Amino acid sequence: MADNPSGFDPDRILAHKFPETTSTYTERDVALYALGIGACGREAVDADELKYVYNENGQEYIEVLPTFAALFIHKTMGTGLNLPGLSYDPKLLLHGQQYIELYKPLPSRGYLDNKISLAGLHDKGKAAILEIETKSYDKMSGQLLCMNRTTLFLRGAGGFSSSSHPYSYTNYPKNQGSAGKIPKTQPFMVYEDCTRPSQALVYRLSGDYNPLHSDPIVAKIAGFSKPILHGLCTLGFAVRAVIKCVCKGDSSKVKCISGKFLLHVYPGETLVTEMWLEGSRVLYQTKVKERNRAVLSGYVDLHHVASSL
Ligand SMILES: CCCCCCC[C@@H](O)CC(=O)SCCNC(=O)CCNC(=O)[C@H](O)C(C)(C)COP(=O)(O)OP(=O)(O)OC[C@H]1O[C@@H](n2cnc3c(N)ncnc32)[C@H](O)[C@@H]1OP(=O)(O)O
Repeated sequence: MADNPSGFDPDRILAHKFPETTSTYTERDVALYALGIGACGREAVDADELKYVYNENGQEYIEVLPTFAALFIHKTMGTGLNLPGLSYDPKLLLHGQQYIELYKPLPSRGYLDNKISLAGLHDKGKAAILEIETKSYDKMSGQLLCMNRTTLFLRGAGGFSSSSHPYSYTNYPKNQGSAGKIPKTQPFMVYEDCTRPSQALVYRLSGDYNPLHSDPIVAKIAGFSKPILHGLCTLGFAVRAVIKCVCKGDSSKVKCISGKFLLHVYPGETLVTEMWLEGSRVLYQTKVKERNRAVLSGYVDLHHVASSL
């Protein structure tokens, strides 16, 4: 491998200790997030989804979508990565994968302690892959609520290995979060949903202000014809489809979520999520209808599956 002239130093990156952080959210954040991922987008009073934005007894009783947990990294790190030894162009960063484990239903308002660590670092030649793990605890009870692993694909930042063997570090079980193979059989369920042209502009208000999703010039520099949708917004649409079709609207059934972003989505495109049931695991694949391209695939593990399915 070539010497790394960019100053990218994997040892310094791995040695970095992230400070513990606290973060808060309110019912307003929960409702805004739900709208940002298209809840009630088809029908304002959708019986399965109105509960994420409204409760007749007061906002404190609204429910929290499980993918809301993926936002906690923004509450603690913003949208930038400022690690000693890490050199990359933020305009070329893409969200590669997301893995979420949920241990308790999330309350409608939260005061959290977050412990952040580096879970992986890989040299893919044309890109570096960084995996960041966030464990979020309820500040009052000390209970662990959820764990997130955010995989970032840093285009142009690879080639930092000092030996001929590409650098690869992982500190979690290999099969955890790896995308399952999508079956060749007909899907068990299919759900179609339209994103709005303004989807990313609404979604960003949940904390990811990366200009890739709002600024046409930044999007062009990043290689796209116009601003693209946040990966976590697409994931939110997909998991909402699983909750609606397989969980019959009961989001508390969701235990674990894994998603790999295969291709960008433009706001305004139609998302078609196909689902296959394998025991208590739902394998899914989301396609953009207008381009007939798969943009996301992964799985959702459920606590149990309704016997009527
Ligand atoms: C703290 C701050 C937190 C902030 C986080 C928030 C950031 C957000 O604002 C940013 C976003 O939401 S970006 C939008 C969502 N993401 C996307 O649209 C990316 C879609 N995916 C792609 O374009 C390509 O898969 C692409 C480009 C990712 C890869 O495609 P290729 O370049 O063609 O790569 P390929 O040749 O197929 O593979 C090279 C090696 O990389 C691995 N890989 C591929 N796709 C990956 C992915 N999505 N995630 C992780 N790893 C991936 C491959 O396995 C391959 O490795 P190997 O050679 O070892 O098999």
